[in-house]
Amino acid sequence: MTPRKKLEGLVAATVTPMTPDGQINLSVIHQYVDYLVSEQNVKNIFVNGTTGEGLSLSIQERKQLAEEWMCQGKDKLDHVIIHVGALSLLESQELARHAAAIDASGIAVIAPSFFKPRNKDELLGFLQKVASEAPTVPFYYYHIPALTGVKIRVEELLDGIREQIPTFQGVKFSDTDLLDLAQCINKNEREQFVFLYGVDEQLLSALAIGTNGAVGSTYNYLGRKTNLMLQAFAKPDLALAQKYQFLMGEFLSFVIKLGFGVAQTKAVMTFVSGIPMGPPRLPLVSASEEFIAKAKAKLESIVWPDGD
Ligand SMILES: CC(=O)N[C@@H]([C@@H](O)[C@H](O)[C@H](O)CO)[C@@H](O)CC(=O)C(=O)O
Repeated sequence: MTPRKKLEGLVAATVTPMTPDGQINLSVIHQYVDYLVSEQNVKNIFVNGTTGEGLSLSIQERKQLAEEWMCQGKDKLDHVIIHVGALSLLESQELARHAAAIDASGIAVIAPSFFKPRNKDELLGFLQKVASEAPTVPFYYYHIPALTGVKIRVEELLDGIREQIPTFQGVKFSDTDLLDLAQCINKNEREQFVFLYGVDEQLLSALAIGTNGAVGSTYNYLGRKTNLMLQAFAKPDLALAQKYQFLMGEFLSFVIKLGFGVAQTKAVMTFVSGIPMGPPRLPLVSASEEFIAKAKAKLESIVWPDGD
């Protein structure tokens, strides 16, 4: 995947396709890549993260998925970021070495969330031990405090981080604390780091603060629309950008009220793309037929500014 251009724009947090009996389904990844590129205009992916149920997969499955995405994405995708975080440092290191061996364009690590780091130094200690196993691969910290319970501010973490992690490249910032994000971007004067926002329904606010792009689940099926929002923002046509954000928000607030998570994302992606994404893995359970019918009707009822 070399040479590497700077990561910016949209990154789809991929779901992990599964067969009806719950095995990973590598056979549809080829189709999935083509769909993202040609139908959604999205050429960056984030594999084995939250949406990909990374922490519910075995190490072997995570390696197989990473390999398949790399193989099918060759010459089609710009960036394949592999999430290698795990509760066990040794497993995380093993995944980091594997990602390096298959030439992934980046690795990301979530904070361990059973025994949690209590402060910046403990978190950095863990991240450093993983990053150093892949010494030529750009490293991203994956900040998602609502799921990990690790609330160490990113602004604090960034201080001197390159001295400990020379490959540190940026943050996947999946939090609503825009003050923390703003302080990070304000400190990033030389623009050596990238900040990718991860709360899709608030992306426009993060763009105004100066984020470089976004990683999220909705870019699997609303990537084309969100790209139009990014273009409107860059133009600048704020009214048009707001229109896109409001419409995405209308869909998301509707499904969030029904109960929305990874299982529902898999269902939405299945009916929008036509690619069978299969069920989630326990403890997640499949979206109900009622959810699917309502979500589909809602999405179809939205009239987008581009006339779709
Ligand atoms: C908690 C969660 O799943 N957040 C999603 C969002 O894309 C989220 O689905 C979206 O904003 C809708 O709420 C991403 O931040 C997760 C993500 O990028 C990942 O799968 O690693």
